[in-house]
Amino acid sequence: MYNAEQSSLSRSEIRKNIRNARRNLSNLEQEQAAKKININFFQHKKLPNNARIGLYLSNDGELDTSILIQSLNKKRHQVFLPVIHPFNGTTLLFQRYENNSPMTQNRYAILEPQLNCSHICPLYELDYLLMPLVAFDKEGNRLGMGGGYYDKTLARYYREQMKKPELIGLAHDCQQVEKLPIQAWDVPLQQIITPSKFYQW
Ligand SMILES: Nc1nc2c(c(=O)[nH]1)N(C=O)[C@@H](CNc1ccc(C(=O)N[C@@H](CCC(=O)O)C(=O)O)cc1)CN2
Ligand SMILES: Nc1ncnc2c1ncn2[C@@H]1O[C@H](COP(=O)(O)OP(=O)(O)OP(=O)(O)O)[C@@H](O)[C@H]1O
Repeated sequence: MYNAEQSSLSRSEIRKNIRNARRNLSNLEQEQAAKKININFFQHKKLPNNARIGLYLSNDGELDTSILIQSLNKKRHQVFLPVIHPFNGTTLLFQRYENNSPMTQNRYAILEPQLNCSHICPLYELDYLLMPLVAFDKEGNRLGMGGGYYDKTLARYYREQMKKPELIGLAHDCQQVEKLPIQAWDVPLQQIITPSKFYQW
């Protein structure tokens, strides 16, 4: 766990430190983490047939989701990836992703499916949303990349206490901190899966 005096660090300092830590993981560590998260996920989550799962394509040292995505596809579940909303530019849409989906780079050079409205799934029709994060704490609070995309996308979900999707964070173990300084709009996670642990609140 990150050791410095977390409570005295600002959100942006924590973001910088943990982004560095995860970028410094070796290729081998990333590969092993990707395999372990795949095993850990199916050990703890019993999915209904043809489940709909929001995921992400890894960037900036994030936990590599490629093996998990392949497994989900093989098991005939449906994977959806975030697309930055073309009009408001501040929230995310979730679009179906298959092996042959046409992709394009978003403004952060992260690959996302080329917008096709007929392949978009409304948030509340996803069964699970597996979210990227920069840091998480012992209470399930999440710190992201700082764009506020997930928080804004989930604001209504949180306000109206929707039952779906289940919010699950994916992270390396080194992304855990003691306590995050939280903001009013932060949507806490219900579960976090790391290569070695399963947390639930
Ligand atoms: N893999 C992945 N996809 C995702 C997210 C994510 O966290 N991870 N997002 C989660 O929200 C959204 C994109 N959010 C992002 C926000 C900031 C930066 C980023 O790299 N910022 C740079 C400065 C970029 C610039 O302005 O040119 C930086 O802080 O260094 C990247 C993605 C949607 N897709
Ligand atoms: N529900 C919301 N309504 C309005 N503004 C919001 C909301 N959620 C977040 N924001 C704005 O987004 C900005 C970034 O928020 P924050 O630092 O919490 O992002 P993050 O959780 O790290 O990023 P992300 O969710 O993209 O991974 C904040 O400055 C805040 O003003």
